[in-house]
Amino acid sequence: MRIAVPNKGRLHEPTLALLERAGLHVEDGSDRKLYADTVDPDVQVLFARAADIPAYVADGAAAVGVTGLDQVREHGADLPELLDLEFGRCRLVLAAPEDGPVASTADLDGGTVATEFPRVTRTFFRGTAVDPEIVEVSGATELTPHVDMADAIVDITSTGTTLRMNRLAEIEEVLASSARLFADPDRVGDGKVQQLRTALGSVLAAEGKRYLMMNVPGDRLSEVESVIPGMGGPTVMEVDNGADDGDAVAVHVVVDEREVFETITRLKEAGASDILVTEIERLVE
Ligand SMILES: Nc1ncnc2c1ncn2[C@@H]1O[C@H](COP(=O)(O)OP(=O)(O)OP(=O)(O)O)[C@@H](O)[C@H]1O
Ligand SMILES: O=P(O)(O)OC[C@H]1O[C@H](OP(=O)(O)OP(=O)(O)O)[C@H](O)[C@@H]1O
Ligand SMILES: [Mg+2]
Repeated sequence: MRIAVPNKGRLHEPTLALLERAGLHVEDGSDRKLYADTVDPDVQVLFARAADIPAYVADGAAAVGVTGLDQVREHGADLPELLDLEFGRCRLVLAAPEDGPVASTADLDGGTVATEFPRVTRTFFRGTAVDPEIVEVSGATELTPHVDMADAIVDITSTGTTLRMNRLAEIEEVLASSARLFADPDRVGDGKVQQLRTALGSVLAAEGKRYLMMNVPGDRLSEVESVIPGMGGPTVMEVDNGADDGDAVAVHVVVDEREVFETITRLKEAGASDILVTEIERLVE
């Protein structure tokens, strides 16, 4: 099975890091290589431009691919989405010069919009009452309104810094995007594809979770259980603690990292001791 992975840019490193954490180490994923093996002899990685990955997957050159939703929408293929990988979060927005005449989509009647995303932009305007001319550019889109090439742009923003630096103001959101795992429709049911989805999903599920382990005197167990916010019930195990408190138990539980601080205080009050907090590498649900 081949996985298409962005060869550079914003999505390259996070994708390799995710594969690594999922146990699918990529052998020498150096920038210049177009192709790499992984620790799994049945899985190879194909490095391609983020914008080209939908085509690789749609054409069957790769069974699955990681790229932004924006790129898949722009390509136009209806590729099944297996996972939202949650990195590469950004928005395609319609923006125009801050103090210029364009303050809403209505102001673009008979106007011009420059973008690297003509298909997404056309689809957006089909849902409005206006039909501006779309000019396709391949970069530096933010410059075009200042050199009379366009009245507005549709471009990627995340922190908003680039728009501000170019004195552009957002008018409307066109698409919210993030990196996704997409599949070739004909390969979606393959065992290997599903195995990859489970592996990557388990890394995402473990993110933001902590594993808590503690000792609890048997007679305080219900008190401790009542303050645990964990997913599912806790795991309770007998422990051999010597003769004097033979009814002590070990309690293990997965909690949301945001709840750890508060939970530890409450666990101690409820009688828990020797509380260990650890990260979780993967969580297969
Ligand atoms: N500022 C950003 N914040 C978060 N995600 C982003 C941002 N900019 C782009 N992305 C996401 O990363 C994808 C690839 O963009 P990136 O800028 O990394 O590639 P690129 O350098 O433009 O690619 P190429 O030069 O090969 O065309 C985008 O389609 C989008 O999904
Ligand atoms: O809202 P911001 O945080 O400023 O991010 C938005 C910018 O990020 C992307 O460019 P990138 O930095 O990837 O450079 P590129 O144009 O070389 O792709 C995008 O094309 C915007 O220009
Ligand atoms: Mg870019």
